Amino acid sequence: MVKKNTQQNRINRLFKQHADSPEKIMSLFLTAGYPDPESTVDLILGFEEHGTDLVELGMPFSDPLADGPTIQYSSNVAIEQGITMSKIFTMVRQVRERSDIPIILMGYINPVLRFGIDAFCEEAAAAGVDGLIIPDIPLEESGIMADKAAEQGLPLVYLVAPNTPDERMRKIDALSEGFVYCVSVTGVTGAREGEEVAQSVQRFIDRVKQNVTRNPKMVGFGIKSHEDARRIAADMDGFIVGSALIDTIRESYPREGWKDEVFAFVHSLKYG
Ligand SMILES: O=P(O)(O)OC[C@@H](O)[C@@H](O)c1c[nH]c2ccccc12
Repeated sequence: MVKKNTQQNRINRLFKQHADSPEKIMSLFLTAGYPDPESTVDLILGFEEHGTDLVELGMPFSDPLADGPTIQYSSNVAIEQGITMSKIFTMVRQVRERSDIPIILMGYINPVLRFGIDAFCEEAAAAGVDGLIIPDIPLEESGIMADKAAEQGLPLVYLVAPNTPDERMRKIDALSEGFVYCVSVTGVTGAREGEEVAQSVQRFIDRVKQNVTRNPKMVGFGIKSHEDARRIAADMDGFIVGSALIDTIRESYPREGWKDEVFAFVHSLKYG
């Protein structure tokens, strides 16, 4: 097996560059093809211009079991507009013509299996994808994807959650590449009330700090403002925002200047 050098990967480079910086890395989750397929590339480029360090591009799926109503809705809109895996790869290629922002493809295993794991990893790497998050591959079955992803130099990022026991966290840290995705609350994606997030999260963060020691740590779920991010990501390398971004797009689209409204929100997430 010819293994590509993952140290050169854009995700690893990003975390290395940030290692001594007090600034948190901001990752945004966008459903590919939402609110329309024409906007995805411009949105990603604009996110970068407004302080985003990393993009999780969601591959819409009809049965997204970990997602709350906001992301489900965006997936349905994207599917109705004919988004496909090939179109997502084309979008990544188009971003790559103009930007080096790290891009992670995020989605469920089902559409990947349909496309074929080998073909999927090869096309993703060739298009300029930097990593993969497939939240519904059980750790015990990660082998079905891990070898091929490694061969293509694609880090596979795994998730830990408040209901993940310590020992399993350590195992996940050992298997994960790029970073570990720390899901701050048990349940589905989506913006929650700040109080609720704050109360449950600290114990979890403490356990993550003890058990995830090899990889950088990104925290997500329920973050909807710069203040949320500062509080929840204080001990983390960075934070991830999905639903609050999608909600902002949903509220502004297709008003004239809607992208500027979205970028203003992105800027405020990063800088307050
Ligand atoms: O939407 P939130 O609460 O801001 O959380 C990010 C999350 O949506 C994004 O990373 C994501 C989208 N789909 C997922 C499935 C599982 C885990 C995480 C995700």
